[in-house]
Amino acid sequence: MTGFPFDIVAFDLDGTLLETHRDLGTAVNHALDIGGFDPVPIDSATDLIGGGAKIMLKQAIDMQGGLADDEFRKLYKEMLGYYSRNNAVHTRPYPHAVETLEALGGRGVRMAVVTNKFESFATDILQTLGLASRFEIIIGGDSLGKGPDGKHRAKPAPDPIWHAREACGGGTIAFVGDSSYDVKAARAAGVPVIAAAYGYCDAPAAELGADAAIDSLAALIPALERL
Ligand SMILES: O=C(O)COP(=O)(O)O
Ligand SMILES: [Mg+2]
Repeated sequence: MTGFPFDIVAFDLDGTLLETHRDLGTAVNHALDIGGFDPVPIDSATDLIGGGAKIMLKQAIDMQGGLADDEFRKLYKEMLGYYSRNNAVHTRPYPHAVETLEALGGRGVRMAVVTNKFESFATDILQTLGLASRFEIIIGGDSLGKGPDGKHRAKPAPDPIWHAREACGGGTIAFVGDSSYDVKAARAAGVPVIAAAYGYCDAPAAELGADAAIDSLAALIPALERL
């Protein structure tokens, strides 16, 4: 018993706990530059985030006419290499993220990260920001390998949320995320979900189909208590 309606809270990372778009956008632009493409304005990088780095770069290149697979792969590698060296330059926790994690931890709630980023990037960034130890587990888009359909078992599939629940010792779980990938994954997993309206939402937060939406992480605990 935690005295809180949920034993476990799992968080998406980009656009939910961390503002990551400047470093992601800079990595995309690094690859676009090598490929002779125009850069994307850093602030519009927010529109590309949600499905992981590959989809991000693909969208940016497709907007400029697209590229053959082998050429794309080279640029994708460049982007990943750059991001691995520069992933926490401008990346910061959102306002109230740290206090909220502390408050949940103080109530005995166990926490997990379920992101579509590569696990190594997510862990690296959270370590740099001094937050990694708050989580029982950090699950990335590549953590669970591929399913029978050959696709990574990543959001919008339910598997990473189920895995997070298990790794946190089981119990009631709620999910918090900013995109349709998050809401779909939570729905498929059969767990309640809160939309982070301040994040990189790929649709208006109210239309994502979440159980509630919050404008700031300061509103998260009351929103979870009202679910
Ligand atoms: O980097 C992305 O595109 C997705 O990352 P997220 O799942 O943490 O939002
Ligand atoms: Mg996100």
